[in-house]
Amino acid sequence: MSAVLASEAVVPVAVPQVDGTAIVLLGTGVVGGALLKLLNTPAASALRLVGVANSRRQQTDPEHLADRGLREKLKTHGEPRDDASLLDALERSGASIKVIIDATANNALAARHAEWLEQGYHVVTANKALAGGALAGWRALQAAREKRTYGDAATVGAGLPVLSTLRRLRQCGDALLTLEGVFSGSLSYLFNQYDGSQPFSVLLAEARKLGYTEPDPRSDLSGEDVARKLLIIARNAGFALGTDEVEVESLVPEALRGVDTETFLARLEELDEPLARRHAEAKARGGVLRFLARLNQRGKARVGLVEVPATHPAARLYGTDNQFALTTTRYHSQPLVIQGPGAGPEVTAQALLGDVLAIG
Ligand SMILES: NC(=O)C1=CN([C@@H]2O[C@H](COP(=O)(O)OP(=O)(O)OC[C@H]3O[C@@H](n4cnc5c(N)ncnc54)[C@H](O)[C@@H]3O)[C@@H](O)[C@H]2O)C=CC1
Ligand SMILES: N[C@@H](CC=O)C(=O)O
Repeated sequence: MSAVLASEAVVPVAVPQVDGTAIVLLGTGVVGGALLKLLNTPAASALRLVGVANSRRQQTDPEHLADRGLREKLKTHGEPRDDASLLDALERSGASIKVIIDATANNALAARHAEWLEQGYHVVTANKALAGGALAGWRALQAAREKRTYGDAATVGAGLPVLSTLRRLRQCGDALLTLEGVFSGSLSYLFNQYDGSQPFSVLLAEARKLGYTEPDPRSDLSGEDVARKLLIIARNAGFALGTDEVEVESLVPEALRGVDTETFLARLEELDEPLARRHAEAKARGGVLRFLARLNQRGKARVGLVEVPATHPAARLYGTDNQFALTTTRYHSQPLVIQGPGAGPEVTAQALLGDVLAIG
């Protein structure tokens, strides 16, 4: 069973309140590890890290965990994962601003975001499972975020200014009409490079090593991660879409859908033949393959692999570039386009740090 924060176990303690920000970090993987590095830079000098956890261990210190080797140390040392003591460390810090940072892909933790906001904690997240999950969870989140800040920049475009732009447009009375683009950094990296000269599975292993994919790359290849981002954007734009309202094309062969992650990673070559065939067919017609997300004016949403001409804007992306083309009532004849790297440890960690620093 995965460890989660059990709020009911927190005993209020009388601690003198001090101005400042205390944080706990959940997840010390690709993104959490990069954030730990950023926390040791001058930009984060005002923040006090009072708790850090991976799925199995944690360390707490209500004063400040200043150790630089925390990520490595947690692999072998630390208290067993005890939910209550992380929140307790935040309470005992006495800080006026208390922030929980979720750098995991854990569904049970995401399910707690609304509850933490209700309890007075700010939440900053790279984890998309709540905002991009079931509509009921999204609605609970909207009610709770009136109480405290929900920093979600990292959930879309790895921190590209998509959600902030959308909110600003809405504040001005503008409305999203349609949305189109490439919302996955890993799939962008894969299809920008894939020319049939080396197997798709080799590129996928590379993307995973570089920290672009989800912990289980099937979350990317299945379209699930892209669908979540589409839902997050659409919902933030006022389209109350349910998960079942997005048509999703999966690139994961049927035989690899039910196996465990380790088995999937050992059988990556099974992806190669179907994608080589689709690539060759597209090439013969002068097109290229891109994994696109689309939302039309009637609220119809689809994510999947599309053959586009070489002149299409999505055909001219590089590296992990994401591209978000927003057509709104005021950006009507030409869409507002936001483009840039959409995955990777440093940019994502920076998005988390930026959201924390913006609180207050
Ligand atoms: N890698 C990227 O470029 C981006 C990732 N994200 C999101 O960031 C999140 C993390 O991704 P990665 O760092 O790549 O994954 P990862 O697999 O490298 O790290 C996940 C971490 O979460 C920890 N964890 C799992 N369950 C936990 C629990 N119950 N309590 C505490 N820790 C727990 C794991 O031990 C691990 O340290 C995901 O939600 C992903 O969608 C968002 C934008 C970009
Ligand atoms: N795996 C994701 C990482 C960012 O959310 C992607 O490839 O875009």
